[in-house]
Amino acid sequence: MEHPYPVVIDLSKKQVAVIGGGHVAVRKVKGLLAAHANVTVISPQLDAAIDQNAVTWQAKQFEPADIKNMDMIIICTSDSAVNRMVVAAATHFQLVNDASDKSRSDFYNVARVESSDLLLTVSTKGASPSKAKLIKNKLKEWLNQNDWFNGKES
Ligand SMILES: C[C@@]1(CC(=O)O)C2=NC(=C\c3[nH]c(c(CCC(=O)O)c3CC(=O)O)Cc3[nH]c(c(CC(=O)O)c3CCC(=O)O)/C=C3\N/C(=C\2)[C@@H](CCC(=O)O)[C@]3(C)CC(=O)O)/[C@H]1CCC(=O)O
Ligand SMILES: NC(=O)c1ccc[n+]([C@@H]2O[C@H](COP(=O)([O-])OP(=O)(O)OC[C@H]3O[C@@H](n4cnc5c(N)ncnc54)[C@H](O)[C@@H]3O)[C@@H](O)[C@H]2O)c1
Repeated sequence: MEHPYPVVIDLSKKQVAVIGGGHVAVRKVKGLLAAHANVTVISPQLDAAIDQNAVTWQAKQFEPADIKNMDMIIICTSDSAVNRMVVAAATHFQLVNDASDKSRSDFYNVARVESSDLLLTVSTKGASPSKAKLIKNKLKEWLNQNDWFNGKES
């Protein structure tokens, strides 16, 4: 992403669709629930690490009508044709993240360190998620060493 616009966003009144219920969905859903988003997972299978009581699970294959009323859409199925179909079904009023292809995403997720009064985020602008994770862990160490960081990391 050449010209990113960073924001901190309140999702508590937003409807978020996660398409696919596997390993990547586990991580994305965890972050969304921590943000109190209203999460609907559309996927024939749901990883056991996703709490079925905390999300609305539609146990089915994706169809375009599933995202009609969604504000944000996170695409993480293992089928690239399906991922492309979801992107094609979204309108420009919706914010889309295709976890399998950053060129099709309106936004990228960030690595974060959070305490009660601090939120630090790391983005490599899509270049290297593993580097973002490494820097996040270094930041966490530094915050701890300097007594800046007194709390929960998410
Ligand atoms: C920060 C974090 C937030 C989060 O996911 O919520 C995040 N990825 C994380 C983890 C992670 N990512 C990957 C693995 C598996 C590693 C392995 O096992 O191989 C792991 C697990 C791990 O490392 O532990 C692989 C991967 N990631 C992307 C692709 C596709 C591509 O590059 O196009 C592929 C290859 C897929 C493939 O083909 O296999 C894409 C994206 N990942 C991003 C964010 C966005 C850019 C972030 C930035 O700008 O820096 C972007 C562009 C889109 C997005 O997902 O929003 C989170 C940090 C964890 C933390 O915070 O601790
Ligand atoms: N952005 C990231 O952070 C990141 C990290 C790793 C991998 N990926 C990419 O994410 C994608 C998913 O990876 P994963 O490890 O979660 O795969 P996975 O196999 O664990 O999960 C795939 C999920 O997609 C569901 N699915 C399959 N067909 C579907 C359909 N038609 N409609 C709805 N759901 C359907 C399956 O039921 C399953 O729950 C891959 O394309 C991978 O390249 C992204």
